[in-house]
Amino acid sequence: MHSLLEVDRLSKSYAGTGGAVKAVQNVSFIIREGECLGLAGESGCGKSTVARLILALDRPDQGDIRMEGSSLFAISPKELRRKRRLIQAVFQDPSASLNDRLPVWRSVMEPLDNFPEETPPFLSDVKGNRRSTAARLFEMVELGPEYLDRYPHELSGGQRQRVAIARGISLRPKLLVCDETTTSLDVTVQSQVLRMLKQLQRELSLSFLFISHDIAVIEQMSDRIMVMKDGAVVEQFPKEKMWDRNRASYTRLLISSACF
Ligand SMILES: Nc1ncnc2c1ncn2[C@@H]1O[C@H](COP(=O)(O)OP(=O)(O)OP(=O)(O)O)[C@@H](O)[C@H]1O
Repeated sequence: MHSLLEVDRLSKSYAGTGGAVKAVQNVSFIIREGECLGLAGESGCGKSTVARLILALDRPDQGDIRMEGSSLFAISPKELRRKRRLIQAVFQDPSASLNDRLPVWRSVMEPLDNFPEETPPFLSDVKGNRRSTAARLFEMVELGPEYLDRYPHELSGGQRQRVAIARGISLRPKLLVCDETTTSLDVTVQSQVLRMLKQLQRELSLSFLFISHDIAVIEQMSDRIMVMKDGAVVEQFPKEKMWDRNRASYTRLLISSACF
């Protein structure tokens, strides 16, 4: 597998009341094409900061991020726009990407409205008809057309998250950053959404950066696992090595407090 994303010695601090907070310190990892890298660690360890840096929602103090070999900090604005399309995200709170005042199908169409030239092949036969395009995307996240005209508050948490995922895949990204995507859902809905994400990963050859404080969910989804603590990487290992006796004591602590 080729590497899709390379993160090299990334650091980011924020000004805090008691001095600078080192949110991310010297973090390096790669994500290969079609692979799911799980990022585990307790609240405040820097997981979302890593996500924000990759999504270019924030700028690192140091370090580099390369997508398909090109540094995101050394390319032209035009090329950056193209690369950014290849990385999409689904957050814990879907309201970050859904407009309360619009029927959900309109929010789903927003990325395609911004990048009309980027219609992916699985939407080519409905191109030109925005509503049919949205309906196709809904179908891919297992939502019927009866949900198209609902407003976000008229959907369940799981349905809202499916809509956010439909929006996330609409431009056929290569990498989907899932930051606590299923954390707020009850266990049954969570397992349905996780199964659907796995299916989408196969169908669209997606890579995932799958972020969760719950290492049991991470284990279910990932090919490889990276554990963070206090802004730094504790260790990285293939999923099947999670139960090895030589795992770091912090990783073992996360495992022992999870429900498998
Ligand atoms: N904009 C900001 N300003 C100041 N401090 C911040 C900012 N964003 C994050 N931090 C701090 O950086 C550290 C890492 O935060 P981050 O949100 O990345 O952790 P996390 O592992 O994603 O936690 P959670 O799972 O609770 O979201 C925390 O100490 C947090 O308080």
